[in-house]
Formats: sequence, C-alpha cells, structure tokens
Amino acid sequence: MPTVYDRHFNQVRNIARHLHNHYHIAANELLFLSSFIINLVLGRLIHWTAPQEEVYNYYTDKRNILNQLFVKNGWAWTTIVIVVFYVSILTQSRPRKSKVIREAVIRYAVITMWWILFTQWCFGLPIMDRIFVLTGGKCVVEDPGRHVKLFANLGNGKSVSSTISSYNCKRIKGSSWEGGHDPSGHVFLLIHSSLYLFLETAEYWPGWGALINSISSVVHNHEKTIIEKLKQLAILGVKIHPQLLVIGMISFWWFMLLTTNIYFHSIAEKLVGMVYGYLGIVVVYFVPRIFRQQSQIGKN
Ligand SMILES: CCCCCCCCCCCCCCCC(=O)SCCNC(=O)CCNC(=O)[C@H](O)C(C)(C)COP(=O)(O)O
Ligand SMILES: Nc1ncnc2c1ncn2[C@@H]1O[C@H](COP(=O)(O)O)[C@@H](OP(=O)(O)O)[C@H]1O
Repeated sequence: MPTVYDRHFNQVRNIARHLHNHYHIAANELLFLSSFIINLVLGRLIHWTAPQEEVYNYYTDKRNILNQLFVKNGWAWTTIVIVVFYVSILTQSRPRKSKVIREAVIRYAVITMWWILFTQWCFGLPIMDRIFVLTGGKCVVEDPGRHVKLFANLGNGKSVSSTISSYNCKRIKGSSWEGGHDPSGHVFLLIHSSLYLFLETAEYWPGWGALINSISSVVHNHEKTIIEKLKQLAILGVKIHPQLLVIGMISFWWFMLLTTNIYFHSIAEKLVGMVYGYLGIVVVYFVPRIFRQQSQIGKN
C-alpha cells in the first residue's frame, strides 16, 4: 500500500519526467532553476520573521563592500570566471578546440547582449528603466545640473524627467527615482549570471566524487603547511578543477541574491527581475534543444 509520501514522490517524479520529455530540462537543471524561487521565499520569510538587527545588518546596507565591489560589477566578474574556466578546460587537452571556443563566444555574446539590453542600453533607456517610466516613474531632482535638457521644471523648486536613465538619475545629488514599477536589476543580474555559469559549464562537470577526492587529498596531506595547502587549493580551483571557481562564484551570487530578497524592492519588482533573468537563458540554452529534437524527429 503506497504511503502519502510515495504518492507525493511519484507526482514530483512525473512532473520531472514530463519536463524532461517535452522541454528537455534535466532534474538537476530543474532543481537549480527553482533554487531562485526558493531564495525569494526564504528571503521573504527571513524578512517577516527575523529580529530587526538580522534584517537590517551590514549586508543589507547598499554601501557594503560585497555589493559595491562585486555585484555592481557583476557582469565583469562573471566574465572573468568564464574566461578562466575555458582557458583552464581548453589547456587540459580537449578535442575540437576551435568549435568549442566559437560556440562559447557566440553564446557569451548573446547572453551579454541580453544583460546590456536589460540593464544598460536598449536603443536609449535600458528595458528595466523603460518599464519604470512606462508605469509612471520619474526622476525627481532639485538641481538637474548638466542634465538640464532632460528635465522639466515644475516651478516649485523641483524638476522631473522620464527620459534620463536610472544610472544617471542616481548620480545627481538629492535625486529620487519614484512613482513607477522599478524591476530589480540585482535580481536580474544575479539570476542571469548564475544560470549562465551553471549551464555553460555543465558539460564539463566531473561529479562531486572527483571534486571531493581532489580537495581531500590536498587537505589531508600532512607533509604540507597550511599556506602550502591553501596555495594548492587555489591551483586546484583554477587550473585543475575550475568548476570549483564556478561553484564559488555561483554560491556567492546566491548569497547576494538572498540579501536582495530579504531587504530590497517589492515582491512584484523582484519577480519581474527574475522573469527577465530566466528569459535570456531560456532562449539561449533551452529553446534550441526543442528545435534540435524536432529536427531529429524530422530526419527519422
Ligand atoms: C568562452 C567565453 C568567451 C568569453 C569571450 C570573452 C571575450 C572577452 C572580451 C571582453 C568584452 C567585454 C565585455 C564586457 C565585459 C564587462 O562585463 S564590462 C562591464 C562590467 N559592468 C558590470 O559588470 C556592471 C554590472 N552592474 C549592473 O548591471 C547594474 O549595476 C545592476 C547590478 C544591474 C544594478 O543596477 P542598479 O543601478 O543598482 O539598479
Ligand atoms: N544584495 C544587496 N546588497 C546591497 N545593496 C543592494 C543589494 N541588492 C540591491 N541593493 C541596492 O538596492 C538598490 C536597488 O537595486 P536594484 O534595483 O539593482 O535591485 C541599489 O541601490 P543603489 O542603486 O543606490 O546602489 C542597490 O545597490
């Protein structure tokens, strides 16, 4: 007689099978894709239940070093990690190098273009700023300075603009970006980057066993000092198993996403950032699988 747990397990297995057969999403990919929804739910639960000093801490301060140095330059760090990854993988003698490089560069270019369109520039304002102004958002300032041409003077000591970018608005002293639906750029960037790193490197996954064995052979080498062990671990994570560097970057992005989810933006603004974060990745990694399968069926 199947228990209620067996029934639930079977239901989850059937959903996973359906997604695998129809949309070609493997179970581990599904788990990783859903981890960002779990992150959002966890962030909200912490926000509602944790004591104030845990919600408003160093990490939820915009000026914290992790935000300013890493997330604010998030695409640059993701680029560095993927370049190191490929250099390392390709120097460990791989066949068909030029094909691997060509395809990786094309995917990187498309994924970078999507990041640019959403956060930096989309034939004028980037998509996230367009959503904000289309839903009634404005940049309000007292003194527009050199951006004066983009502002209308309200005559009450304030000027407003719906043509200046969020980036430039935030740089004007005393400005406020108010009124519209402001999709979270952080949620977008952190999900977009994590998914890109995960899917781009999945083909070269050596398995947890191989990674754990390599780490433990360094850690348990009693002839080495701690400094030597740390050096060996760094070499291991960059030259031998660059997957460790990727795991480190993704884990860090996941943690930063959690702080965004705990403190910043409304749930709707985070969900919109999340949807756009998934979108570019789905187009580059999942849609081609469906077409490839259909053309395979056509050939048979
Ligand atoms: C096999 C892989 C092949 C790779 C080929 C590499 C070729 C290398 C050529 C290098 C070309 C340069 C490409 C661009 C590299 C960069 O990433 S430079 C720009 C870096 N900028 C950032 O990372 C900024 C990230 N920040 C943001 O997007 C926003 O600040 C934000 C986080 C979305 C939030 O904005 P708010 O204003 O805080 O809302
Ligand atoms: N995890 C995090 N840690 C610190 N600051 C964060 C953060 N997530 C978002 N922010 C800040 O919240 C604001 C809105 O971010 P976003 O729209 O990208 O989600 C940004 O402020 P600033 O633009 O004033 O730096 C950003 O720096």
